[in-house]
Amino acid sequence: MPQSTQAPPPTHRPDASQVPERRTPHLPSASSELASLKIKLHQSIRQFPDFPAPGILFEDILPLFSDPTLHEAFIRALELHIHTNYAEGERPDVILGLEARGFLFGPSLALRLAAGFVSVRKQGKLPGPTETAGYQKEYGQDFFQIQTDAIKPGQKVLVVDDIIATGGSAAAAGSLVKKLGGDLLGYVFILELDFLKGRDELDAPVYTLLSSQPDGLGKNSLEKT
Ligand SMILES: O=P(O)(O)OC[C@H]1O[C@H](OP(=O)(O)OP(=O)(O)O)[C@H](O)[C@@H]1O
Ligand SMILES: Nc1ncnc2[nH]cnc12
Repeated sequence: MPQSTQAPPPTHRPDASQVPERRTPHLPSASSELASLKIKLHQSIRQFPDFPAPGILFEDILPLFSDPTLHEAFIRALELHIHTNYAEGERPDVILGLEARGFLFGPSLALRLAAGFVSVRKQGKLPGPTETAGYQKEYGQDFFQIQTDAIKPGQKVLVVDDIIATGGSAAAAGSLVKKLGGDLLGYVFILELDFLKGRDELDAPVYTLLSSQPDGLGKNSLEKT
């Protein structure tokens, strides 16, 4: 191939005084990212007055899972929370999800953390030997069960659920972890109904992404038809 005989283009050497200052692109910090995620999460949660019983303002977290971008950001926020708050070697071996809404994100979080996922179910759903704990929740009472071999003594366990209201459900799950000899690391919730002071019922650290809707019966509130 003949070599090009064309002269190379002149090197452009601009006058240094005229070069605009090069700026580092603005990268949002993890905390500002989390703050904007929290706003979006709040906006996605809907409220239904008088469901499932008169006087209960039901917080519907399901729409957050129908938007894949929000869903991904939510799981990422929980993963970041674990990585920044628990040193390596102190992280959960087991994510314990509470039926039913703890099942929506427990398994995804467990995979991200290379942890196992274990289910706590309502009474009568699990085969084989089980442990049982009864509890009172915001709108009724129930029983939780866990399979006796689901947690090995000494395993570090993080309990996850969508909402903490009175704390009854979470406290019952924590008691099951202890019955099986697990090391209860703490609790993670999407939303806390803080006026019910449910966290006072729990004897391990509690992390919630969001607290009660700031606007009460606000724009996300759907009137009963
Ligand atoms: O703090 P508490 O007063 O105990 O209330 C919180 C619990 O109530 C809801 O579950 P629910 O039993 O209604 O069942 P579901 O997830 O199966 O719909 C919620 O998902 C929590 O598990
Ligand atoms: N107000 C509420 N909304 C949704 N889930 C709940 N679980 C307990 N109280 C609740």
